[in-house]
Amino acid sequence: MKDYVKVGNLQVASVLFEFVNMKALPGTGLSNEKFWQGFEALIEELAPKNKALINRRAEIQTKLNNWYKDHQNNFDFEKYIAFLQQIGYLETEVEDYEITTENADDEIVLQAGPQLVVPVNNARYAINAANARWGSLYDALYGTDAISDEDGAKKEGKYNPVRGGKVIAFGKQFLDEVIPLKNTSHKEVTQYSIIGGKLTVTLSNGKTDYLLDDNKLVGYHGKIESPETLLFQNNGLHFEIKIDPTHPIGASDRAGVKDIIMESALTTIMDFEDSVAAVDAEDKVEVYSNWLGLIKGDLTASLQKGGKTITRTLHPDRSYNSLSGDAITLPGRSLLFVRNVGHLMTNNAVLYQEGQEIPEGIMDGVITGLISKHDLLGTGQYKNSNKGSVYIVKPKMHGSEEVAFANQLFDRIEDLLELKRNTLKIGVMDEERRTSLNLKNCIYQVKERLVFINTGFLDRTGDEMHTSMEAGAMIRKNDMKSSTWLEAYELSNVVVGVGAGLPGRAQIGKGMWAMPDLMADMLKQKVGHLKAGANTAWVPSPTAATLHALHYHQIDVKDVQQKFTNAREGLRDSILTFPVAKNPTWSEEEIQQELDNNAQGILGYVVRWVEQGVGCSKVLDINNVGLMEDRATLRISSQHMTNWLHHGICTKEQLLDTLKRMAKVVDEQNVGDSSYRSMATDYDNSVAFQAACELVFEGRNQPSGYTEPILHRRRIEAKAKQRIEANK
Ligand SMILES: CC(=O)SCCNC(=O)CCNC(=O)[C@H](O)C(C)(C)COP(=O)(O)OP(=O)(O)OC[C@H]1O[C@@H](n2cnc3c(N)ncnc32)[C@H](O)[C@@H]1OP(=O)(O)O
Ligand SMILES: O=CC(=O)O
Ligand SMILES: [Mg+2]
Repeated sequence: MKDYVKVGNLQVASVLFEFVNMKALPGTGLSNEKFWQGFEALIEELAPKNKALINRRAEIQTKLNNWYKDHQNNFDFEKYIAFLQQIGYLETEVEDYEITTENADDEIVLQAGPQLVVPVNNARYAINAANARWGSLYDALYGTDAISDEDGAKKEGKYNPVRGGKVIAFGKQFLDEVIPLKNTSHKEVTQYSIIGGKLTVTLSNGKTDYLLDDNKLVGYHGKIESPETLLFQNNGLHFEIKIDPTHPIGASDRAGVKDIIMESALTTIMDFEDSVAAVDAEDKVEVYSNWLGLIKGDLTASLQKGGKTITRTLHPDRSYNSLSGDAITLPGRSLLFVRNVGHLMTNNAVLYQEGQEIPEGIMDGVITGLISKHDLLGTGQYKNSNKGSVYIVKPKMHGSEEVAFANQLFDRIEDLLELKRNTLKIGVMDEERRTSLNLKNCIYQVKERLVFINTGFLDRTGDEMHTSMEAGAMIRKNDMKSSTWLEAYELSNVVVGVGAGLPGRAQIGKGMWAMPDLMADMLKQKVGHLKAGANTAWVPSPTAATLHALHYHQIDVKDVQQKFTNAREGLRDSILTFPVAKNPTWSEEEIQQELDNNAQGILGYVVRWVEQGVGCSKVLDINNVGLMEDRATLRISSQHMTNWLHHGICTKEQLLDTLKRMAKVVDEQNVGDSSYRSMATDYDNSVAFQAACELVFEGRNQPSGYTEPILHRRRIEAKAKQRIEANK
């Protein structure tokens, strides 16, 4: 039983009550009494509306299920459209308009670059992410498969000079592409100097050369004739050449270059949602505390590096001299967003009206907003927003009525926290089918506070499967990536975003690179996001941010976005083309492969979520590729298995056998983890194994196919079980 404090008609878990009163509220100018009274009024007004929206989702899904069942043998696309319009799934579109968001930071409105996402509960990673505004290109190349192992270039020993040579050659090639010299290559440079306000390079043949575009050099650090740092800007993104002939790498370079430091994660999303396992008041306080520490600038993490304990802290801003001798300061940290949870879940951290749990999304909005007020008042060590805005990403909204609700919630939070209207900015995840189809209406509802739309294609794929569960057996998971609906959805998102005036006011973002170790592939493929009109795209790690930043130097997204017209011909119908396999001819082997892969991913992720509270993991697929797994990828895998079972592609026994067999594989993969709890030793009593089974066998009954209801319940169960065991 939780320890609660009665505050008005609310019951607030003591741990949260104390955190809010002692840590979050002091310094915000708000009294405890007024805050809790206002919070209660907000809950009384909005919780019932929230509930009604969730009920509406269920009603719509039931109607869809019935329609698909009734039209198995006489499907007619025109009738399908008419039906979707009649049930309000397809909305009547608003007239053309443009968003009017004001006071968004430069990272959003002027610059284009990578967006990093990080589970906020992991302080070590979260601080690292905030600091990932700048990253070493040489480290990112040396440490990943972006540089191949061929020709003696393996990562061997302390430093392999052959590999190092390849890294340096890559770096020089980058310089030749983005800051070319007039007559020669950066490979020929023996010294960089600034003479008469211009970069002047000395070459190996003793001659001098200059930049083709002198304006790309914007600052330096150190002596002007032999700078330690040269600061450049290209397509609005910065990078530094670091020069130090006494450094082991600098010594091996004729110009003494020891590194190229890239401006990398312009923005970072501190995630409270799909990469986090926060199921009760204690967990919620942990995530809120980290957000407070990030906003106040005092979050630290101790870690072991090279046999030493180090304390990780937030980086300060960076200073340079401009070419005219003035001081220049650039941000040392990423501009931080928070991703709140969506409208679905409730949490027992606060109870209202006879012990009902309050909607977790409302709680997140109020408390992350409250904490962010410290940034607006400047009570912390650093500033996050220079424009006085707070950035909240809202996931998993279905259609414009839910976006309108988020807008109303933000209005109420602003009133409660005494913030100017539209201080709270919103990032809308375009990751549910009803939102993709009605995106123009969705954006309209938040047109004064919108700072991004982003194609969360992972959740979107899960929603695609669940929505059309009754329509038939889904195509294989990997084939989804090139399916008609997905390509149309990605294109439509950009076209609608450009049409609604986002360029210059808000980001048009694309989804996560979910293969954190495949950086060579990312370098080849993720440039496609820019070519498709996105001015930001998600990366899973700081290293990926540094490498993805290269793409924004290759392509100026502003030019790409200008080429988009408002033509949406055929896109709606393509989005509505559900990915059902017509007359599938999969062999038994292919079916089993698909099941094995999904089962391994589900189990590998769920076991750490449920037993250890780890919300995001790198889990091997059956080809031994480490994949980023979170609740959205779990939604896909579990819904896929559910769908194949429902349509008789496999049997229940086969699924259970598969899950049991793959549990052994996952157990084996985790032998090195002393806190790991095996599943295969006792399937019936493994909470994780049972959770995985439930996700698959009860998948059709899960709201929108979401995994959070089962994960939360099972995590609470596992925690209780572990407490009992610990007390024995
Ligand atoms: C569909 C969606 O919603 S996507 C959004 C949700 N997903 C995410 O947020 C993914 C975030 N990424 C991660 O959590 C991690 O990168 C994982 C779980 C995928 C892989 O983690 P690991 O297996 O620990 O990665 P790996 O061992 O390769 O790297 C660890 C190092 O990279 C750093 N790192 C890895 N990911 C991140 C990150 N997202 N932010 C900051 N640092 C990170 C760690 O701090 C660590 O460095 P350190 O030792 O100096 O502290
Ligand atoms: O949140 C991101 C997604 O792809 O889902
Ligand atoms: Mg998502």
